[in-house]
Amino acid sequence: MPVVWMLRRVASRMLQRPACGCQAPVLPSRFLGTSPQQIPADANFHSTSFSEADQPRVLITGGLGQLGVGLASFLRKRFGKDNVILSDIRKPPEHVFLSGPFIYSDILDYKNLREIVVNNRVTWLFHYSALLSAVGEANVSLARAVNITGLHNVLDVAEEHGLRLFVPSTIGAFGPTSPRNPAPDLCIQRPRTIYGVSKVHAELMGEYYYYRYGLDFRCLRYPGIISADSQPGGGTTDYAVQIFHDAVKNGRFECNLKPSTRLPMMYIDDCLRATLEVMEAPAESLSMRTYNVNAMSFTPAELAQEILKHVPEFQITYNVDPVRQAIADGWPMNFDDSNARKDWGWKHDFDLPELVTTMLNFHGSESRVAQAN
Ligand SMILES: NC(=O)C1=CN([C@@H]2O[C@H](COP(=O)(O)OP(=O)(O)OC[C@H]3O[C@@H](n4cnc5c(N)ncnc54)[C@H](O)[C@@H]3O)[C@@H](O)[C@H]2O)C=CC1
Ligand SMILES: CC(=O)[C@H](N)C(=O)O
Repeated sequence: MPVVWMLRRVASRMLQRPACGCQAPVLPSRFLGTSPQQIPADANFHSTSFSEADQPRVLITGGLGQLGVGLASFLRKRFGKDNVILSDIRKPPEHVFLSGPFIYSDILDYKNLREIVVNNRVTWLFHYSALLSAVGEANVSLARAVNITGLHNVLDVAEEHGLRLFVPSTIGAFGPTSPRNPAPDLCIQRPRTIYGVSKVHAELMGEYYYYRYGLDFRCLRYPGIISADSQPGGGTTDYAVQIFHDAVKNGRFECNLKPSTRLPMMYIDDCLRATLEVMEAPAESLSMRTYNVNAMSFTPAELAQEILKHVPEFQITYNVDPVRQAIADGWPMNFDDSNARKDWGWKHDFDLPELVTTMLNFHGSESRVAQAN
């Protein structure tokens, strides 16, 4: 263990805990953060109405990707605009910059991360920075740094400052030797992408910090997420987002996966709601710290069939990308999320028909606006 790292931890523990071994002073929870030891056993965040001062102070890392901007806007409705800080290493577009607090944060820079957490009195951290499956295979060393070293920084900051930490995992954390139809929460996980390996590592490290240090780590394994107003960042499930843009714009789409490739998927509204629900769930309702969540499961051919019901001239062709196809062939076809449904009441709203109607409506109205201008 590097000496500097050990000294940092010892110093931080001395600052946080009384040296005499006596009981920690009782302070309001906003001064203490919200780690499990500090939350009363009967705390119920569903029924709690927060006063302005007691709202969580939220930081989102990697917030300018497909999911982060939507998450910020969703959380700001719940906790107030100024209580949710979006961060990334990229420059935000103007509408994002003007919509609420934005800050530069490189998760590979531990000191920068700690400074942000301290200066902004952050209590909840949503760690979204990552390189996804396809871009990860194209740049393994960067994916290893961002997805593994970056995660270590986030875990340490979260533990040292008593944060509640959400880290998303993925269907990509499973591999060809996992049960694939459906994949349960607990089974063999031998992924063959750097993305998958780093996400299994994140699940295990987060759970280790939970058991070892009491870190309030919460993790959902997302399926492929489909969003209308944000672009995917280089994954294997990206086709299921792009198909809607192309169907409305050109009436045709070239798919990079085979027509029969079945994968679990979810509309972004369900994904963001699941994320907030698991973060607000009372600790005692969580029998695990890493849950599968699912909504639907379909193939490119089935998705095209559903789009055809609305866009009769739509045509799909196939030009298979061997890298993405090999990845998809090792991922679950379906996801067993019965534990999430049982423990904290997870229930999705969007199935395939609602997804297609919503996505086409969004893109249809966008293109009508563009034509009118
Ligand atoms: N979009 C999806 O379908 C799914 C996403 N997830 C997970 O959800 C999270 C968010 O996903 P997306 O928004 O789709 O990812 P994305 O690839 O669209 O965005 C990731 C963001 O991380 C940022 N980033 C890269 N290096 C960084 C660094 N050193 N410091 C700070 N930020 C850095 C990038 O600039 C980018 O904005 C990821 O952890 C991903 O693994 C999991 C399953 C499905
Ligand atoms: C399912 C994911 O994690 C992501 N969308 C990807 O395809 O890499």
